[in-house]
Amino acid sequence: MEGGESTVSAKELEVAVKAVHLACGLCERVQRRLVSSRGVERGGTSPPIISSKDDDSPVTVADWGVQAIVSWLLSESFGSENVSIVAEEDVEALSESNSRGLLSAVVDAVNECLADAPRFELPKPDKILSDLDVVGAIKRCNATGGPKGRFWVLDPIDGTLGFVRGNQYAVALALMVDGKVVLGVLGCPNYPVNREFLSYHHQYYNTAQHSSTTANGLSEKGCVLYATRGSRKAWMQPLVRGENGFTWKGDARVIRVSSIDDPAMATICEPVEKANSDHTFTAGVADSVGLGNQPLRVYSMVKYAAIARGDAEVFMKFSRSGYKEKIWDHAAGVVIVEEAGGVMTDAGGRPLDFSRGVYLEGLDRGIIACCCPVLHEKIVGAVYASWESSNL
Ligand SMILES: Nc1ncnc2c1ncn2[C@@H]1O[C@H](COP(=O)(O)OS(=O)(=O)O)[C@@H](OP(=O)(O)O)[C@H]1O
Ligand SMILES: [Mg+2]
Repeated sequence: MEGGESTVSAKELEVAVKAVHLACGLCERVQRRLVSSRGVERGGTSPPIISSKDDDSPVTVADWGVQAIVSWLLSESFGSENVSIVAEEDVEALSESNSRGLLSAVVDAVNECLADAPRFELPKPDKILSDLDVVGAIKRCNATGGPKGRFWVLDPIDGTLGFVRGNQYAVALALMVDGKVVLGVLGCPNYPVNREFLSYHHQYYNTAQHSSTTANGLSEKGCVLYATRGSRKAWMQPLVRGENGFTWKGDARVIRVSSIDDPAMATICEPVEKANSDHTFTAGVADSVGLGNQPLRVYSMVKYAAIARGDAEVFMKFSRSGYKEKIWDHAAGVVIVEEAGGVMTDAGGRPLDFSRGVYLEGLDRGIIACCCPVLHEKIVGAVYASWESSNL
């Protein structure tokens, strides 16, 4: 391990974790509105919440809102001249002449969210942020990554499809120094804190979604995971919401990957969407190593949380050929899994390379995370053996 713990300042860790807690609150408010009204798209009478990108994937008030608040908080905390951010969203769709309603919904969500910042001992604006302030904060996240320097990597909502469907999603923030991920924070507002509430996702909504608040005022649903490189520890806190006070590191507990190394006992975790990973191929690999359980299919980087917490043993993702993985879809999750004791590589067994810009350039076929070297070796071997006959 390359000593990243000392590379990350205590303040960077604290601000990043608190910003993700706060951002999760914004997401939850928007998701509730989405799920409860559904009449939100263009043309409806309610303020618009969803738009779509050029590739037809959805983008919402929460994607832009989270990007704005994280950008604003990092700049306020460390000085905008010291903060460089690579992030998923741009302001193109927000700046179109017919997007007035969308922009004002983003600005409202941002101001509502930042009003809560003092609860986390985070800075709060002196006055309400204007459209220009909010667009400026989103636009400032225009770094392009690379092998040198210190920059943040943000996916404001990973798994936007899961988010708009009222399902799982994650807020993912990482810090990179000279091409290496040194800090990862993952906010998973719909992921149950306790494993016993976790069911395969189609059953999930009948269980954890409606779970009540516990005696200590913390909901059983929702957690924030974080790890710094080299610490050999990953942590999980229950998500703090509502009027509950936030104590830095309060209720945080160490998480560890599963200790299972017998394939027959292991569970594979993979993307929900077939378009994002070939389920037939991964089923073949799982079968050839004798993985016994039904796959756990979860939207977004919650998959990394599942591996880091020991809810599943193997994560595999094999995109169709030509798709290039982006650093913000993996950076935060990778460091958390590794510090929780897991093994993360591409399908050739090499570490993922975050140092080459916005994409994971040079990625060999797919992504494999395992709780232990024994399973990892078996999976990499099985991928090698079945690759020639795959259509990928
Ligand atoms: N192969 C492929 N093709 C197109 N888009 C892809 C692919 N793999 C991942 N993505 C983008 O990554 C985000 C979520 O992917 P996941 O791998 O978690 O898949 S899934 O949500 O469980 O189906 C999600 O991005 P955001 O939600 O915008 O962050 C997807 O659009
Ligand atoms: Mg993403």
